[in-house]
Amino acid sequence: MSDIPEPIKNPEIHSTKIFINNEYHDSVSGKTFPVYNPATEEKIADVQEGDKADVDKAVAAARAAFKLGSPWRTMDASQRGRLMHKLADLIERDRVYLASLEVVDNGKPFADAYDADLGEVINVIRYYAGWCDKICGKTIPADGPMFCYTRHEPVGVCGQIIPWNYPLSMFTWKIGPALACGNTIVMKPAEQTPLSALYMGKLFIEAGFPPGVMNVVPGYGPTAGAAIAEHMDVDKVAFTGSTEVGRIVQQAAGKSNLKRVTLELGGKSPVIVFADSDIDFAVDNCHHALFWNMGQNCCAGSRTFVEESIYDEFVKRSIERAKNRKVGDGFQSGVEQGPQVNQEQFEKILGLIESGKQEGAKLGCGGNRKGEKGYFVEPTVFYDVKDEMKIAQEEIFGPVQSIIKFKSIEEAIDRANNTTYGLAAGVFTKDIDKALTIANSVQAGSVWVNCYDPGLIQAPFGGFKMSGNGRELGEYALHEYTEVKTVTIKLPQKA
Ligand SMILES: NC(=O)c1ccc[n+]([C@@H]2O[C@H](COP(=O)([O-])OP(=O)(O)OC[C@H]3O[C@@H](n4cnc5c(N)ncnc54)[C@H](O)[C@@H]3O)[C@@H](O)[C@H]2O)c1
Ligand SMILES: O=CC(=O)C[C@H](O)[C@H](O)CO
Repeated sequence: MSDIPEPIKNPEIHSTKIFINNEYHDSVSGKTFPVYNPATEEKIADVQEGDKADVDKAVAAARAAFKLGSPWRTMDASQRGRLMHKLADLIERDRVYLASLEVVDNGKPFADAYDADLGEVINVIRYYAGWCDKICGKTIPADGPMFCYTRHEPVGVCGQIIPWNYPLSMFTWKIGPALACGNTIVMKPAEQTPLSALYMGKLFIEAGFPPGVMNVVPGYGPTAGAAIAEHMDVDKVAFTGSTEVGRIVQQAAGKSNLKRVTLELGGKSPVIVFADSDIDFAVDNCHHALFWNMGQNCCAGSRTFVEESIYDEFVKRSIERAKNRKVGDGFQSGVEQGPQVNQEQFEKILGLIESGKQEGAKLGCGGNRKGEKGYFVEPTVFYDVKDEMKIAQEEIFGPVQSIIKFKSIEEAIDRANNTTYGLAAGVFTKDIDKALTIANSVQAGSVWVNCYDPGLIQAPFGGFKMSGNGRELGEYALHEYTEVKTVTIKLPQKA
């Protein structure tokens, strides 16, 4: 972890209004909604509540910015890259402020926000800045006297709906490829954590992006989010969040204008630990795989399968590690785990913990609320977990590790795949044959061997099955933000 500076413990809230056409606006309805600090349960600010009328305004601005002949459409791709690099420079300048805002809004530890989240944010924008003038079509040796080539054109107005677990990371996973390909954007941040996204509007102006290229409409899912998903003048929607809502977004796209859809949804990712692995290394990595980001991670390693010969020792060491996990206010130095994002998530997690107890899983540690104020949950470890238990079936999205025993590699593969999800998987072993057998057999968009979720922005990320459609990050994300056009020109003769 790089040197971590002092946070800003009471960051000034600069932006609570709707960002459209490089200006901040009140909502059309005049309504606002409160945002809360999950560590204190205190209100931070009232934010303008966007709904359909505000989405319509934002879409109109994005459409105008995307019009043929506009400053954005006539800009050199290399200039788009320079603007994105300038944006990254400004985020670097304001890195302490933005990380502090994430702590207040989301609750995560400042060190994680500053180092991991903001580090990824800056790297993702610079990565896609580099792609701007390297997005090429092909010339095609077609039959007959024809000159045939393809163009990779921007899709157009892109709606982007993001969750609260990594507010600014998810913001940049979305805008990076969209801007690199020349699209314009209507972004709806999560109602739990809109503040950093709204501040980004200020940086877009400062960086020099033309009006209407980037628009941010805070608001609720069934109103503002739904307005984006069903909008007849939005060409694509990218969504990250629950599988349940992902289904709704896809249906809305189908019922409206068949807009392109990419979905990054939930998971119940297995981590498989063989007896030949280094047990301390595996315990520590499996702890991180689950407890990182308060367990609020789409690809959290939430089913830990351990070979029976090392099971008891693995459980013992995992419980010890969880008991030593430092829980507290995200601004407190050394804290590893902050609060869950809100009351709803907090109660969902405690409810699933109760189900684990009721269904006969053994509780190794934790299992309760921590303290009296704030949405803090004790780091919790269950063992002797059975596949049919709710804690082994449902996405908990909290600091609850479920450790499951297995006997053979065939059994581990079958049980790991026995889920409607398919986002990620991990395997710990020194045996290359076992590692590759697992990697090639598990139904998951990402497989990590002797590591877990290293956060590689150059590689694609996305899910099999009900964990989503499409890929984010890496070169693959560019395919989701371009339309391929084939142009064919008749020649006097073949040459
Ligand atoms: N894949 C992920 O990274 C991720 C992120 C957040 C939540 N989740 C899962 O989802 C569960 C519920 O969390 P949540 O309620 O915050 O997620 P959610 O899916 O309801 O919200 C995610 C985003 O979708 C928007 N949204 C909600 N309803 C919508 C609709 N009808 N149309 C368009 N947009 C809509 C929300 O405003 C938010 O911006 C969590 O407990 C977790 O299991 C997964
Ligand atoms: O919602 C998406 C995620 O939670 C993905 C995480 O950002 C993961 O850490 C990517 O490496």
